[in-house]
Parts: sequence; C-alpha cells; structure tokens
Amino acid sequence: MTLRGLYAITDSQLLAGRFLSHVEAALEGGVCLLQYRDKSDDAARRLREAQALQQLCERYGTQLLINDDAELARHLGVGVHLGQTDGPLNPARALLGSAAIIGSTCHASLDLAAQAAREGASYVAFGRFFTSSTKPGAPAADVRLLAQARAQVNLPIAAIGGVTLDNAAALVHHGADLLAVIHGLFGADSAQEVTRRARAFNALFAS
Ligand SMILES: Cc1ncc(COP(=O)(O)OP(=O)(O)O)c(N)n1
Ligand SMILES: Cc1nc(C(=O)O)sc1CCOP(=O)(O)O
Ligand SMILES: [Mg+2]
Repeated sequence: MTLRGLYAITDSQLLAGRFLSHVEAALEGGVCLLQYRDKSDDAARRLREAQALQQLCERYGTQLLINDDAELARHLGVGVHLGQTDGPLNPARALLGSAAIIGSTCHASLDLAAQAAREGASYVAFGRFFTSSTKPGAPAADVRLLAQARAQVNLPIAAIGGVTLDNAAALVHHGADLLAVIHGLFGADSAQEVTRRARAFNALFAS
C-alpha cells in the first residue's frame, strides 16, 4: 500500500458538533490516512467515535489509525500512531501484527527515525514545521530535515504542525509523502470547504 497524500487527523474540540460531517467531507475529498486523536480519558466516547470513524473509513476505502492507544487499535483491528512517550513500538507491532500501519513521532530527529525504522514503524513523522494552534508547544523542525530524512530513512515521511494549503507545497517539494493536518483542514467553516481543501492538499502530490 502506498502511503502518499493527505493524512487527516481529528481534533475533538475543533470538530465539536460537526465531527462526522466534517470527517466525511474530508474523506469525500480524498484522505490517505485518518487518525482519530482524542486526548480525553472518556473511554466509552473514544470507542464510540472510533467505531463510527471505522465505518466511514470502510465506506471510503481509507485506513484508520488511533492516536496513542494501541489497545483500542487492536480492538478495532486498525493501526496506531505512537509518540515518544506513548510506549515502545515493538510491543505495539506484536499486538497489532505485521500488516498494521504503525506511525512514530520523530520530532526533528533523524536518530529517532532510524530507531523507529529498526523497530518496525510503517512511517515516520517529523514536525512541527510551522506554528500550530493545535499543539503550539511541539518542538520545531526545519523543512530541510525532510530531504535528509528522504536520503537516510527508507520509510514514508509524514510532515505535521501548522500545515495549511499556503505552506504545504514546500513540504512536498522537500520530500514529505504525507501531509498530516488538523486545523488547516478541519478549521474550515463548511463541509464543502473541507472537501475542497482535501482535494487541494492531494493535488500537491500530482505533479
Ligand atoms: C502523524 C502524527 N505525527 C505526530 C503526532 C504527534 O504524536 P505525539 O508526539 O504522541 O503527540 P500527541 O498527538 O499524542 O499529542 C501525531 N499524533 N500524528
Ligand atoms: C498533534 C501534533 N503533533 C505535532 C508534532 O510536531 O509532533 S504538531 C501537532 C498538531 C497538528 O495540528 P495542526 O495541523 O492543527 O497544527
Ligand atoms: Mg501521542
């Protein structure tokens, strides 16, 4: 499976009251990966929402990943995204199996990316590349890191953090395979605008 294109990530606050409609609008525009990211500890709601996203993803042929929670991913039979404080990759791979998509946050570190590759990650994520209203305190990364990663890491590369249609082309140009986006996609006022943005993000990979 080719991991290349828009990687949409949900945000429970931003999507309050329009969760499924905005996500479906994004899927309509084309989403390579969808990550369910909910930082609450409301396990029942998390299960319910993740199941609803799984149904949508099945309809649109999109791969679902769960942020942080390998157990929930295992329950649903989907992939997981793990940060540096979310537990090691090896047990997650053992839990989810060889076919599961497992992503790893590498901040601005090629060493972390090499380690993630050794431990069986499916893709590595670098960022944040721009100012992020969702996660303003995330460590910063420079776009030139992407070309270095391209040369040294034999895995798809996701770029995250403040990605918008105004700045995403540079990330693709420097080597990003996946544009991981929250606000730049789901911050739109209407479902139609979400779909338009999703299409526009994907068009950056066409040339
Ligand atoms: C695609 C992608 N990249 C990075 C992250 C950040 O993961 P993490 O550092 O664990 O931070 P939280 O998202 O858990 O706050 C991500 N979720 N997705
Ligand atoms: C969840 C997350 N992780 C980041 C990292 O740098 O690891 S930046 C980030 C927030 C991404 O949201 P937005 O597209 O709204 O900036
Ligand atoms: Mg995390």
